[in-house]
Parts: sequence; C-alpha cells; structure tokens
Amino acid sequence: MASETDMRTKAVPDTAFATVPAHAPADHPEIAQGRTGVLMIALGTPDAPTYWATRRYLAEFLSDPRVIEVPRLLWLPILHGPILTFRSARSARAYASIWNEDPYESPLRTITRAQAEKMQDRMGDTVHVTWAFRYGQPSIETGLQALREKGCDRILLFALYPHYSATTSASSYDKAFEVLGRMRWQPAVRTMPPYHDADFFIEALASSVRATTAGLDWQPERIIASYHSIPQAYWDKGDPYPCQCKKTSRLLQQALGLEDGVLMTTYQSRVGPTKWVGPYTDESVEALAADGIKRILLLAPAFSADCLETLEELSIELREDFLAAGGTHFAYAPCLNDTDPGMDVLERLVRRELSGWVPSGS
Ligand SMILES: C=CC1=C(C)c2cc3[nH]c(cc4nc(cc5[nH]c(cc1n2)c(C)c5CCC(=O)O)C(CCC(=O)O)=C4C)c(C)c3C=C
Ligand SMILES: [Fe+2]
Ligand SMILES: [Fe+2]
Repeated sequence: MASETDMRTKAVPDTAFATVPAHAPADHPEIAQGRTGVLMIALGTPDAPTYWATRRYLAEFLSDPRVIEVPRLLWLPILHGPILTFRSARSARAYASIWNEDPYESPLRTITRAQAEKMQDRMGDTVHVTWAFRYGQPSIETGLQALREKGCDRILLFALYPHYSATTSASSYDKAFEVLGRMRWQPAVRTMPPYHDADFFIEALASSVRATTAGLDWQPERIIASYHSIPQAYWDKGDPYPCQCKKTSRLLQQALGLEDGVLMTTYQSRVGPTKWVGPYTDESVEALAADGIKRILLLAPAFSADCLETLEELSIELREDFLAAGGTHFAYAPCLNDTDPGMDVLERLVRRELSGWVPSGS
C-alpha cells in the first residue's frame, strides 16, 4: 500500500502549503494532491426556457425536502400532478422573457460562470475555482469531482447567498456532503458562513444604490430592499433568514444615512397558498402607490446574481404594477453580480475563509 510520502504528484505550485512528496517509486501511479479548491454554488436554472426543461429543473428543485417540508408520500403525487404541469408552463414563459441570446442561456448561468472565472483570475494558481448549481447542470457532484481530479484535497464550498437559510445554503451544503459521503478519499472541507452583515458587503450594496441613484434625473422617495421570502413556518421553526435580512437592511440604512421609513424591507417570490414571511413586495409597492408615493428604487440584497426573480419579477412585473397603480418613476439597482465591487466582496470572503490553507497575500 502506498504511504503518504511515496505518492508522486502532478505539477503542484511550490507554496508552503503544497505537499510535494519525494522518493516515489517509478511504477507508482501519479496522484494529484496538495491543491486547494473553491466550489462556488448557485441555486440553478433550467437548461432552456421550455416547458420540459423547466419541468425537469422544477422537479429536482421542488423535490428537495429542505425546500418543501411536506411528507414525501403526500407531496410527490401533488408535485408530479398539477404543480409541475401548471408551474412549468408559467415559469418557462417567464424564463423566455429574460433568456440571454448569446450564449443562449439563463442570466444566472452567465453571471455565475463569470463570477467563477473572475475568481480564478483573482486567486491565480494558488487555488482551483469552479462552479456548480444546486439544481440542474453543472451539478455539485461534477464540480467536486473536477476539483478532486485537479488534486484539491482542501475544498471551500461557497454557496452564493449572503443570508443563511436552510432552503438555500444548508441545502447546497447537504448536497455536497451527500456527494462526499460516496467518496472513498474525501477532501478536507470548509463552508462559507453567512455574510449579510459584513461591512464590505454592506458598503458594496450602499455604493450600488448610490451609483444607481446618481444615474437618475429624479430622487427616489422610498428605497425598497426586496428579499426572496421563505414560508412563515420555516422562520417559526428557527430559520434565521428573515432576521439576517432585517439586519442587512438596518446596516444599509445606516450606511446610506437614511432617515427611518425611507428604506423598507419587503419579501418577494412566494409560492403556493401558505403564509410566507412578509410584508410582500408586490402588496407593499401597490400600497405605496395608493399612498401617493411616485418614485421608488428597488434592490435585491439576497441575490448574488440577477436571475428570474429580479429581472422578471422585479424589473419587469413589479415595475409594470407600480406604474399601473399610479407610480411615475421606478428604478432597479442590479445585483452585485460579477462587477468589480461585487467580485471584491466575493474575493474577500474567499481569502478570509481560505486562511491557513493558502498563504495570505497570494
Ligand atoms: C417553493 C419554495 C421555495 C423556497 C423556500 C425558495 C427559497 C429561496 N429561493 C432563493 C433564490 C432563488 N429562487 C429562484 C427561483 C425559484 N424559487 C422557487 C421556490 C422557492 N424558493 C421556485 C419555484 C423558483 C423557480 C422559478 C419559479 O418557478 O418561480 C431563483 C432564480 C433561479 C433562476 O434560474 O433565475 C433564485 C436565485 C432564495 C434566496 C431563497 C430563500 C432564502
Ligand atoms: Fe426561490
Ligand atoms: Fe418568482
């Protein structure tokens, strides 16, 4: 049996942290090792804006017990009956309205890939960076295998959500650990903690609001921080997500120096008939218009990348609803995406969490 010191490695940078065993016997197979990897994980998206592609994606998404907590025996027949039939048709139409032409893919795919490529450029040869989707392709399994094949025996899992929720971050890490559970030779693994209150994240959000406002020839009367909602019952059972959203809003209000009442926290994207955490973004915006508020600016701090929920639900649907209800001016501050300030946030997080695994300053 091979011992640790007689394994030969593929080219590994000669950093203080890389393992470069010596004296390997000539007939010993090459084993890539000693590298550090980062797997950036986003939610996922259909492969095409069609009924069947969306149905496949939603079937995987809505079968996740972290997302839908109804007992499987009860839920799966309902899911595979009316829910997938109706939701897939509706969602496919919505995806078609925001789909990128070149390359022909969803905005979430374009942006997540760009974030990973830019992260690789920023981190240099010291680490391997790749990306995956929790639902759809490329899968977390593919991403982890790619990193292992490159010799990564230390891996940082980075679910791209500033706020922790069992439905998003935990689900991504669960999936990664499920894959790791089938590996004979596991890497050492770290997970990204939530960063909803990191000063550099708040400052990047504040700068994006300032930049969007500077580009307008009008001043918003209200700034609305709209977060993806979760079912109320999940919060009641201890999911801290809404508390973390409120903290982001409070810190953002302070960073922007706004008086109380100017920045509002609302929740969007509820699904189904149960109670979700509110106040709901659509109802709040219509109420503002009814109260005579004419000019609003929206941002979506829970999303690291623009996606269906921001580009269609906020920037198209909500804009139309606000203007129809009597509003006159509507602006949307894009997510941090792969912009330089957005990448600065992601890079700081990665470097902080790789501490002790890669030399600082590399
Ligand atoms: C039904 C339960 C859902 C929960 C709980 C949920 C939580 C949640 N989701 C995000 C981020 C995103 N969600 C996106 C799309 C999306 N979300 C749900 C359902 C739940 N989300 C559905 C059914 C869909 C698909 C689209 C639709 O049919 O409406 C996306 C966009 C993906 C894209 O391809 O662009 C993101 C991102 C968070 C942050 C969150 C809880 C904290
Ligand atoms: Fe969602
Ligand atoms: Fe939505």
